[in-house]
Amino acid sequence: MAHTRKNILGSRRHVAERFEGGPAGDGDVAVRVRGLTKSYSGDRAVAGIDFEIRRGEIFALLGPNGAGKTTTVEILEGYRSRDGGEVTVLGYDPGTQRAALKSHIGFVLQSTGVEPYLSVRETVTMYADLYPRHRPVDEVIELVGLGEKGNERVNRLSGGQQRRLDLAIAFVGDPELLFLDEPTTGFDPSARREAWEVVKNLAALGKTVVLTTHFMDEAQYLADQVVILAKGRIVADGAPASLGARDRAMARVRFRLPPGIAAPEGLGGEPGPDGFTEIDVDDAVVEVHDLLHWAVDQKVGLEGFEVRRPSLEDVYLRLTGTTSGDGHLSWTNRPAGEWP
Ligand SMILES: Nc1ncnc2c1ncn2[C@@H]1O[C@H](COP(=O)(O)OP(=O)(O)OP(=O)(O)O)[C@@H](O)[C@H]1O
Repeated sequence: MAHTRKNILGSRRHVAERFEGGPAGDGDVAVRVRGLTKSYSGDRAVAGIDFEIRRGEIFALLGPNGAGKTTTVEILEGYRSRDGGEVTVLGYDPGTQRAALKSHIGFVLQSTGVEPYLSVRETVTMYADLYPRHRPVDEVIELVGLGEKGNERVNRLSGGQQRRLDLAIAFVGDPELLFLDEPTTGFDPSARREAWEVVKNLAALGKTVVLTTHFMDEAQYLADQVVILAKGRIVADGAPASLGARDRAMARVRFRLPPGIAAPEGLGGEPGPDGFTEIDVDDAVVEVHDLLHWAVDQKVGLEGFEVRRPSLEDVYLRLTGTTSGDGHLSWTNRPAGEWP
């Protein structure tokens, strides 16, 4: 992104727009995008994308740096103009009806006006008072997991707690739709888990959540729908469990035999340099049964034995043509459902 607002939950200027009355009608659909395009100085950042987000859904937008996520989200928020296509958010066109839309959405932007010497409760109350109707302050503080910190001064909160306060501020006006940009970047593992529960709590209240993230486990855990963007185009759209047809991919069986022991005939697959044998199988139940039967029969150990299908990360790396953290080239250009 992130020319304007990197890591909004980690940032310190909050915008929680007023929520007055029910949202405008567009049936069950919270966000509808058709043929959206946006260029900067002639370079296509978003090259004609279509997707829908249902009300009450947690939607995750994934993609490598420069894929067009921020551009897309800021068009939805009404902060950037689009070149072409149709966009409705809660029934409004963010390009022309931003003032009406903003009373229904919540998000957090860079650099806040939060006063460091106020307590958590005072801060949330201050923002709540901006709204004619708002959620009860203590309920919101509890919802974001700061129930024990109501009287704590903001400058005494940890980074993770401050981000939860950001979320409380964005949420106290009771928006229908929340935009969360990389909500757990910089969190330690337990703070991430806690933040995920907060997001789940919001969704349980029927709120629509639009999330951008670089973490596959986050998308896997939270999202009902994932869209993967690469170079301004959608390369996958669906539930995390079935994205890129990974639920229908061949299973990969992996194990290492003791030195000098050869795999049973007909199993296929040679051990790699690390001694592990990897075999892709259509019918994992039958193949694994045969292998285990042989191993037990022959009293042969299968070190590190595992059976797995492509993870969301495997699919992501394949579809975006990016490399994994160790610099290993992913299985680019291979058909969906197939291992590298
Ligand atoms: N204001 C701008 N002016 C010029 N080019 C821009 C502007 N904003 C984005 N771009 C370009 O548009 C493309 C998409 O950028 P965008 O910020 O939408 O990607 P992103 O997916 O959010 O990336 P990241 O994961 O790094 O935040 C990039 O090539 C970027 O350099």
